[in-house]
Amino acid sequence: MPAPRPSQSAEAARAAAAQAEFNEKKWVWVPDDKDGYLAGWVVREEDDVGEVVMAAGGEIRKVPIYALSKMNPPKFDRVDDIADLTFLNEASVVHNLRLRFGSGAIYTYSGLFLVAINPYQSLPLYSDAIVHQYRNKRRDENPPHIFAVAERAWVNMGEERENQSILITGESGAGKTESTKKVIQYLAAIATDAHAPSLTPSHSQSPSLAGAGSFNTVVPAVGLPRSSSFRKHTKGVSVSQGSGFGGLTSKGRLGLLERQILQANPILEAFGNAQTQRNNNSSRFGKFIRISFSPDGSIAGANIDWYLLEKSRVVVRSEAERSFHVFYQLMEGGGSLKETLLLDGDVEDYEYLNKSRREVDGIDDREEWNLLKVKLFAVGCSAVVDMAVTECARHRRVHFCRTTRPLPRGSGGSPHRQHRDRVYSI
Ligand SMILES: Nc1ncnc2c1ncn2[C@@H]1O[C@H](COP(=O)(O)OP(=O)(O)OP(=O)(O)O)[C@@H](O)[C@H]1O
Repeated sequence: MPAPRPSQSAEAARAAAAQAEFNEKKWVWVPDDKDGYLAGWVVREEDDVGEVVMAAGGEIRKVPIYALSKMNPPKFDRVDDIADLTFLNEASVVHNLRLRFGSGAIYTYSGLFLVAINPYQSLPLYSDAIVHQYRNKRRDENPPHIFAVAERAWVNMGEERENQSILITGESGAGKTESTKKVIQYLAAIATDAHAPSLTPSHSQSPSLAGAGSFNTVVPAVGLPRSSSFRKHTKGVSVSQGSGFGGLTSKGRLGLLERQILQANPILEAFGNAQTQRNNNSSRFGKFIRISFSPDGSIAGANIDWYLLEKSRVVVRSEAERSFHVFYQLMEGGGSLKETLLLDGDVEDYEYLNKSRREVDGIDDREEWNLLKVKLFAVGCSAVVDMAVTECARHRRVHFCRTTRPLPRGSGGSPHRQHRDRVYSI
């Protein structure tokens, strides 16, 4: 066995010293109004009250024993999976998440779940290279990441022959929309890569096809060993959450359908998102996205359903918030469409808009309007964009499919399946 490098031995010595110091005392987490939990060690216990020396400053506090949480040894610091902690209590979980976040690790596993902490800044975690890093890898071969979750769904789809679902949940502003975008980004990237020989999963067993999600995404079975049943049926992965897609890492390789899926989100966001006190781009509706994959691994189609749109926002909301983005975008950049819709003046002239915040930091409504029109072109509203905008506002579904021939009426399936002509009703 090779001798350890100096840095390795220094690290080992530091770990040993930390462990020795830890062993000398009875370490606990003490609840603190300002910092959540603070480290300390118990020097005396009497009548269910512990006397604790605070590690920072040496102050002595008397705390009920039930309020103290056992601390994990330092070797558990920054552990990838919270479930590995010896003492699984709230204080230890928060400590671990805090340590990891401080070193740039926003993702942490908790058993089968992935915890994501919103960094509120752009981090270099979603490039093509990172997609590649997670492709065909087991969960334990890489640091925790949303891509690993998407990869797992893809692999399960193949191995279990079942549709897969990814549920993304959290309070407003937690990052659900962004996480959803990352899942779509990953699935779109590996789906379009599906024809590449390198995509054959190194760890697949006897696959089949799968897909599914609550943000429903149907994933293809490409590159996976297939059973006959797999060849016959398209399955998928779905993801459920509350919103959007972002840019793709490898736009140049994406097919039309993949791009349409990614570009649908800004459209939905224009009509269903608004600025709130917690989030400048808050999704005011839930979304169920289903992506279907063909046996060759390409995306066969996608379907987005929305639900629970906060319609009341149109007429009433806090004065510190706005109505849906599209109203402000239309008033800023609508041009001739405003005349068509018999609108004139600006936000100030409309009762439903002037009792709200007008502008949002970082959002240029005119520019967003122009982008919205581009996106509408991209998803196929190509004839008369302005009319399409009006149309989009009237309907409630987005449906894309690669098939260009409409299905015969009465051929079964939902009404949406009878309109498989590359578009969308939004
Ligand atoms: N992974 C991330 N990297 C960088 N910034 C992020 C990330 N996740 C979230 N953010 C930032 O936080 C903001 C709010 O996130 P997001 O809109 O995804 O929250 P949400 O949970 O969907 O909120 P709501 O329920 O109100 O729609 C984003 O606009 C973005 O600026």
